[in-house]
Amino acid sequence: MDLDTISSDSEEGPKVVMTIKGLTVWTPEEKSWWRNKVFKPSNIILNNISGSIKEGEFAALLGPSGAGKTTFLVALAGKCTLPSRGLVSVGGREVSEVQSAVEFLPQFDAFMEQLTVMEHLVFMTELKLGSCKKPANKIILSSLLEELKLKAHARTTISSLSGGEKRLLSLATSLLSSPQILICDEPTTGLDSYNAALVVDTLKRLSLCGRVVICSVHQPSTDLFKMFNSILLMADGRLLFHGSQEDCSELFRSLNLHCPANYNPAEFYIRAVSHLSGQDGTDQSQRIMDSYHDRFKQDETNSSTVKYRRNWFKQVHLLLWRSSLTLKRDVRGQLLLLFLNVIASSMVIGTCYVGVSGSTQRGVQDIRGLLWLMTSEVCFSLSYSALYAFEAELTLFKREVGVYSCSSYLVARFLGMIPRCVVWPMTLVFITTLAVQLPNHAVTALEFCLSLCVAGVTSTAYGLGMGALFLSSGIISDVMPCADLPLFLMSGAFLRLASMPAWLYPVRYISHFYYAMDAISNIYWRQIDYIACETNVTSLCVSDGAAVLSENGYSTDFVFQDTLGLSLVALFWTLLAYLGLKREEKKGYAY
Ligand SMILES: Nc1ncnc2c1ncn2[C@@H]1O[C@H](COP(=O)(O)OP(=O)(O)OP(=O)(O)O)[C@@H](O)[C@H]1O
Repeated sequence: MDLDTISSDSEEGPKVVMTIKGLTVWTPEEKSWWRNKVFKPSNIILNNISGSIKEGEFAALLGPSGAGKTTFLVALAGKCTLPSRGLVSVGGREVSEVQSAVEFLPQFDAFMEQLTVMEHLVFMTELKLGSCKKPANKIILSSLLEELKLKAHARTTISSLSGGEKRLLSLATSLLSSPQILICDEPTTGLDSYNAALVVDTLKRLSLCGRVVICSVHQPSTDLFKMFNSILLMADGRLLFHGSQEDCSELFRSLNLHCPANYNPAEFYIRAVSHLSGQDGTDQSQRIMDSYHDRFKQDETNSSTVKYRRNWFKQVHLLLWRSSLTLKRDVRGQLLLLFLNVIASSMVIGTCYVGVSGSTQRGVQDIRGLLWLMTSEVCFSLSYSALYAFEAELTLFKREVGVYSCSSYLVARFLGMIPRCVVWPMTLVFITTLAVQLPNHAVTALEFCLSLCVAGVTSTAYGLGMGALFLSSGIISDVMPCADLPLFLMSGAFLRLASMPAWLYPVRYISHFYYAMDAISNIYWRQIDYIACETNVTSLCVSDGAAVLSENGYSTDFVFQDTLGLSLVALFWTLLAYLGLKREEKKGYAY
């Protein structure tokens, strides 16, 4: 089975024609925020482009650098986020409403680099087409690997592929859904002549099956260029010409612009329009534009607007599977993180508190310090390790919009961090309390672990929430310490809760530091029935653990209150993380 067979499935589908009417795109004006003064005026990138793309068209988009080719392709794919006017429609419906019919292959590749080629394609097939166990999907997958010469690399990790092989993998990913319109931004960039021909040949065959394929191409060889059946010529944000190769050369000849023998025609056209778009050539440029005949034709299609092929749970499952693969490939990195974040600091803390007991007046202060250090180590290390989780995958997330939902991505990312929320606190508690005199040592340590695991989950939600809210602002490392301060002040470790200023007091209810400290303080101090008070001590003595708790201002109903508090705070930050991700999703495609 080859690509022709893959595409033939949808030949029964409706005819697709893309129509462009008065497409104008510009950059927004930038004003200074304190004075209403424009410091960067708006700039027109695409200037009133109209036209229509016919079924089976294999179009080469040519033009000098900065002509607006990428912006034009992005607008055709319905992914342009700049201010615009005009309409791009597919079968009479706005292109953004028929995303399933259009695939965009961006100029730069973005992958989860630790996956193998096969794992990546299986992940994408599962989300775009359905189960990989279905024979039809299996055939599509294997024929794409075969056609794009990726079979030999099926088990190679993407990070080890060459730039050209990554391009082929991007193309294979775009072709999986057998799109009705494929828009490629420089698909041959980075490929040697053999692979460039392979890609163009694959795209050509797709167009022969009635699909529309539009590609921007930089300096294609003469042979490669001849394979396109249509040319779109751009300069200065305007579409100068759209038509067949023959019409283009005839038009240029009529303007007394003759392509020298043995000269690459693509190169010739680009050079010619670069010159024409200069001051001298404005009239000729207009004449070229005049030859551009619009033939609008609209056919109704039944293109589906259904966004996701797999249900929400399957999306979470597949996303979890993908992140588990990346974790598996990085066990050494995970162990290093565990050592740096937990083991090293636990050993330092543990050796400082050897033999400490809370049943003496001196020990009270030491144990308070120990409890705070355990809480802060868990809360800080887990929230900071989650802080940049989204940033590292932002481009990939934006590229994969429409493949899975924002909420499934968030939940999968969160769930993928749960093992860390269990392993880190348990290791920390085990090492730090090894030489400390805990009442009912094993049970108390276990209760510490449980409380700190829950606090760890909430801290992770806090890190994800803050990370998502300030995702592309670049100021997260400045904001985080500022947000941490009131939250950890509420722990009661530095100031009695009753002494907090009234304006800061409500922060207590969203402070995971407070709930975690409250929980582990209760676990420890409730078991201390008597604290010895030396006769020669002049300061006030606390007589038992209950007195320590009341002095700090901790609760009496701690199990219910802290569990509920930590759960609600986790929910609060998860919701903010969702809103942050949604905002990034709305900002548009990363191209
Ligand atoms: N988001 C943006 N904000 C501001 N200017 C932009 C933006 N996107 C594109 N431009 C400007 O629009 C013009 C056209 O850019 P575009 O990337 O579409 O050109 P191109 O023809 O694809 O160039 P190349 O062949 O070099 O990739 C450029 O001058 C670019 O600086």
